[in-house]
Amino acid sequence: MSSAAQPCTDWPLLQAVSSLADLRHLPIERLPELAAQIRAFLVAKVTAHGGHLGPNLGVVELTMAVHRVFDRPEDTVLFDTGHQSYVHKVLTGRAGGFDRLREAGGLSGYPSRGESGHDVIENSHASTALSYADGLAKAQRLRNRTAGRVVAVVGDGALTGGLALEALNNLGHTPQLPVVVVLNDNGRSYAPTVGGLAAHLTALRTGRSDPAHNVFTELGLAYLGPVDGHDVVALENALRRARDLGTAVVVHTVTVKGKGCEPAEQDAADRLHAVGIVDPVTCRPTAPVPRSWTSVFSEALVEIGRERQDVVAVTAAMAGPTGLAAFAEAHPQRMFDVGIAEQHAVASAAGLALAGMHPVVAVYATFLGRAIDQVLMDVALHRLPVTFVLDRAGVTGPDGPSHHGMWDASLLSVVPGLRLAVPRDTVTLRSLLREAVAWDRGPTALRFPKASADPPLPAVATEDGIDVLTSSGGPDVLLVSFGPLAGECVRAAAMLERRGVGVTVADPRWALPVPPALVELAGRHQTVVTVEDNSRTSGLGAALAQLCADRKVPAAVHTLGLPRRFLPHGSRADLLTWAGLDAAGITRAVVRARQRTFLSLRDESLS
Ligand SMILES: Cc1ncc(C[n+]2csc(CCOP(=O)(O)OP(=O)(O)O)c2C)c(N)n1
Ligand SMILES: CC(=O)[C@@H](O)[C@H](O)COP(=O)(O)O
Ligand SMILES: [Mg+2]
Repeated sequence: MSSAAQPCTDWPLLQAVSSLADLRHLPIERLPELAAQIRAFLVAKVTAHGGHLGPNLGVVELTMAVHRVFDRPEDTVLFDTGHQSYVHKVLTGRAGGFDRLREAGGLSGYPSRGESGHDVIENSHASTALSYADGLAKAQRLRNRTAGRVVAVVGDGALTGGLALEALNNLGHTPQLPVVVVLNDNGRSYAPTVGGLAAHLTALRTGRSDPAHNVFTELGLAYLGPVDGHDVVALENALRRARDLGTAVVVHTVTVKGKGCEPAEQDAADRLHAVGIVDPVTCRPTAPVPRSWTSVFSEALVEIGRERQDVVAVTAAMAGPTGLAAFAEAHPQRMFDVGIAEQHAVASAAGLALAGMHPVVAVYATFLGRAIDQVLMDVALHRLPVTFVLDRAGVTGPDGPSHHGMWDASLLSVVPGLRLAVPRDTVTLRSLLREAVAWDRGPTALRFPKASADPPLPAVATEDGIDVLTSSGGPDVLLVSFGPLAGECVRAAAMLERRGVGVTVADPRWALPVPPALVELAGRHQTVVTVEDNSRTSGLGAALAQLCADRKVPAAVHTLGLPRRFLPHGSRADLLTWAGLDAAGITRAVVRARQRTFLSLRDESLS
C-alpha cells in the first residue's frame, strides 16, 4: 500500500473466509489476494483503534500457511507473546470484533481463551511458547495422542529470552517430541534484535552460514529453512515437511515487519510495532500526542547522565518505549540493550553496580515480575545501588491483564532494603529520580503510569519528607495518595470539604518501606484511607495498616486499590473509575470509612 493511496475499505474475499475450513478450501492461487485484503483490513482497523500493526502485517502468509497445514483439535497452535495474533483472529471467525479492538468488552489485542477455543495460551510476556509447547507435547504423548503436533510461532526477539533458550535446550534433548517451532525472523524486536543469536540468524538468513549446521541442530532439533515467509507455497511445503518429521523441528521463516504498509516498512524506530489512533494512510497521529511521563523521565536521565559518568542505562529490548533511546543517543557507551532478557538485565546491572556504576534499569512494571529473584538475591542481598524505573505502572488500559502493572509494589514490598518512590507528577518524577540515583546504600525503584503528564501538583507543606497536598488541619480524615492518584485524592478532598468533612491529603513520595513519619501522621487522624493503583491487599495500604497495628497506633486504616484479580482490557480512566479510584469513588470510600470508624468508636464507648 503506498502512502499516497486511499485506504482500501473493501475485503470481499476476507469476508467469504470466515472459518479455518473456508481457508483450507481456498485454492492456493487465491492466497495472495486474501493476504492483500487481510493487510488492508488490518491497516484500516488497527489505525482506527490502536494496536500492534507492524508485527501482524509481517505474519499474514505465515499464519495462513500454519492454519492450512495444521488443524485443531488434533494440532495445537501457540503464538509467543501473542501480539502477532490478529491474523489468526481474522481467520478464526473474529474479523467482526476488530471494530471494538482493545475496547472494554471488545476484542482483546492478544490471544484470549474467553474469545475462542483456537486461543490456547494468553500470556503476552515473551518467550514462553516453546515451554508450553514442550509440556503440551509431553502430555499428549502420555495420553497416547500421538498424531497431534504442537506448533509454536515465535519471533527472533522472543528467542533472545532465557526461557526460550531453556526450552530449546530441553526440546532438542527429548526424542520424537512433535513440536514445530515456526521462527518468525524479521530481524527485529522493536529495534533490530541484538546479540549473538540474532547475528547467527542473520548469517543463516543471508546464506553467510551453512544452514545444515546451526545452533538448533547442535541442540538436537531438526532445522528447515530459511524460507521466504511471504511465499505461501514455500511455507506450506516446509510446514508439511516439518509436520511429517514427528520430532522437534525449527522452521526458520524470514519475514518483513510491517510488510505491505509503506509507513510501517519505512519506520526506522520500530516498524510501527504498536500504534495509537493514527491516520490510515500516513500512519501519523490524528491528534497531538500529549506529553508522557516516559518523555519526562527520558529527558531527566539524559541530564543526569551528563553530570554523572557512573550512571549507566540497561534495557531489555525496549530502549524506545521506555524512553532510554535518548540516553543511548547522548551517552552511547553507557547504554546496554541486553535483548528480551529481564533476568539477565537485572543480574547484569548487579555486576555493573558491583564494579562501581549506578545502573538505571528501565522496564515496564509488568515485566519486572520476570526478574524478582534477581532483584532479591543479586541486587538487594548485596545492597547494590541499582535504580529500577518502572514504566506502565498501575492500570495500563487496552493491553489488558498481562500488561497492567499492578503487582510491582506488592512484589517489591517484600524486598529488604529496597526503597520505592511513587512520583505524583512529572516535577516529583524528576526530583525523585535524582534522589534515587544519589542513593548508594541499596536498590531503589520508581514507578509511573502510561498516561499523559498532568499539570504539577505542588505541596502546601512538607513534614518529615511527607508532602501535604491539602489540609483541613483537623484530626478527621487522612487520605494517603500513591503516585499519580494524588490528583484524584485532592479532588475528593474538595468534594468532602463541601460536605463538611475535614481531609488532609498526604503524599509519602517514598512509599515503601512505609516512612515512620506516615505512621505518625496516621496516628493523628481518626480515619485513614490509602489510595493506590496496585493490588489493594498487598501494597502501601496493607503495609501501613500492618505497621499501625504492630505499633498500636489507634488509626483505622482503610485500603483502596485494585482488586486481587486479573483486570480486563479497557481505557485506563474507565478501569480506574470502575475500581473506585477516581475522585467520586474515593469520596464514597471515605464516607463509608468514616461510618465504620464512627460505629467502632461508638461500640468501644458502649463496651
Ligand atoms: C518479557 C517481555 N519483555 C518485553 C516485552 C515487550 N515486547 C513485546 S513484543 C516485543 C518484541 C518482540 O520481538 P519478536 O519476538 O521478534 O516479535 P516481532 O514483534 O518482531 O514479531 C517486546 C520486547 C514482552 N512482551 N515480554
Ligand atoms: C506486546 C508487548 O508487550 C508490547 O508491544 C506492548 O503491547 C506495548 O505496549 P505499549 O504500546 O504501551 O508500549
Ligand atoms: Mg522479530
